[in-house]
Amino acid sequence: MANAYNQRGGRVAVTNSDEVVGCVPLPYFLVRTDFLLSISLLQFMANEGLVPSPDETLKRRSIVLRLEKIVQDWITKVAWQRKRPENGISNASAGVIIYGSYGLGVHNSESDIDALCFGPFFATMEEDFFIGLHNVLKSTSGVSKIHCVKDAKVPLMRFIFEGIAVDMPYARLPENVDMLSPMLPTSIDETTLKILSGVRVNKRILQLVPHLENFQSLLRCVKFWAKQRGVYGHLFGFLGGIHLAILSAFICQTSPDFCLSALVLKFFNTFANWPWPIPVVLQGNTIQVVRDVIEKGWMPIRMPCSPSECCQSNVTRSTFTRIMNEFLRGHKLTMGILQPDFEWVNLFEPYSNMYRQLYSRFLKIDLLACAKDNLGDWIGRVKSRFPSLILKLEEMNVLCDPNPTEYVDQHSGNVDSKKSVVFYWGLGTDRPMDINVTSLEKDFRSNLSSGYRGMPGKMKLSIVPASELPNIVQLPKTKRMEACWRVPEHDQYRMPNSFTG
Ligand SMILES: Nc1ncnc2c1ncn2[C@@H]1O[C@H](COP(=O)(O)OP(=O)(O)OP(=O)(O)O)[C@@H](O)[C@H]1O
Ligand SMILES: [Mg+2]
Ligand SMILES: [Mg+2]
Repeated sequence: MANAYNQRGGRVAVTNSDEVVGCVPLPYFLVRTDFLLSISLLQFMANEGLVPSPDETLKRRSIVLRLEKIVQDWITKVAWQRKRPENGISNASAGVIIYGSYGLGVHNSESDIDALCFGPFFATMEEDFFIGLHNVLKSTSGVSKIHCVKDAKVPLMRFIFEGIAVDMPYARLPENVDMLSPMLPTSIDETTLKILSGVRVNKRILQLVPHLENFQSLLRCVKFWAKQRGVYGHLFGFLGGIHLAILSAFICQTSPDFCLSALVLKFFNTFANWPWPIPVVLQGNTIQVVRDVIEKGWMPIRMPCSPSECCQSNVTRSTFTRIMNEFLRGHKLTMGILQPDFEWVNLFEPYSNMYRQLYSRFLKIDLLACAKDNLGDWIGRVKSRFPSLILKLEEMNVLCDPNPTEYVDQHSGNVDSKKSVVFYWGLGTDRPMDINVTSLEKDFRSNLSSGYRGMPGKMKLSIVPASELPNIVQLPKTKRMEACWRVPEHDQYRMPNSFTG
């Protein structure tokens, strides 16, 4: 039984390595766990506020309808400005396609809306989208904090619309294009293909999963688990929504007749025993699994459409170890699913409850934005470079636990979380005092400033004992966000999309 991962990211004890890829067969009595357990899990998720209310659903729909109208009006104006022939103006069409967690139907009230804007070739990204549409949105009532993220793999506009964060990339498309076609890569350029990849992956996942509702419930459940256990967040080297979506789809495909509780059990069983770095590939993918293919990266997860690349990943030795130990914990707990004392709440116990007891020393990352940086660009910038800080520590032979929890130092008098944020990362080393923090900080600082055009703020690194960690206040369910602490994935606006950052 594989039951632990050591600090080097290697398995301590492994058997079952010759089993079918990624799965130890479940004992028969566990294959179809109780239907009632599935109901109690659904109830638990509803109680946690993971399922959006009808009002929230209506609000999102109305935002999308408003966006549709805005981009349609915009493209008509662009066609006119570009002196298109008269019928070209009336026929000019643009629209939005929803993808990401909202497109998969697994969002909650804290999720952003990922909305691809598509338009004809004559509407350019640089001028018409980033200037023209930007100005339109800026003057739209309900839209605030709009900014352009141009230098990303998927360039986009990011804004708040009626209180909900929106990520909007733009793609210029030929007319009547079939976005799912395997031939698409031959008919459009590479950048557009990257921009379309989110939409294509979502659509393919929805086609491939045998039972949509089970898939959605499983994904909601594992996203919540990953957030609670501190292993959600691509920028921190952990798993993002897309990774968990493909892992969940894989489980649903391999066990099409399982009920929800059995799927959860299978999820942990499978990925706690997965022979990484063999990639996880959905059945029906354009490229079939080749067992011996060793992909680059610690935890490769292949996207289910052509070109069949792996999802971009920041998983490192440190975070691989953390994720694997969480898979193993989940596996151990869910194996007891039929025990009378089994309770779902234990699976989701917040990791932050015991974080300070796990390490003797922490890397403290103090961030302070300058007064004029109202959009929180500086803090977003630093977070987008966290993967390089984790790697730098690893080069120094230090494994770390990059806890995504953000602390706002209430004693500093600055409780504006856009201006001042502190992170504490557990350090897995016996000799934390040997870490050369000055050189670490210098290297990280030069990484931060290279190519940054925004207003730089302050960044300070130090090593502190556990006693310096602020007390975490566990908030009541109805009031999750408060100035004293929070988990940044919920603050979608400020965090540059991991994929785009
Ligand atoms: N690392 C990545 N590799 C490939 N595609 C990615 C990656 N990160 C994001 N994307 C694409 O962008 C989409 C939106 O990403 P986003 O960060 O909003 O996460 P999400 O899955 O919507 O979850 P959340 O509910 O946290 O917003 C994803 O569904 C995916 O298609
Ligand atoms: Mg999203
Ligand atoms: Mg997003």
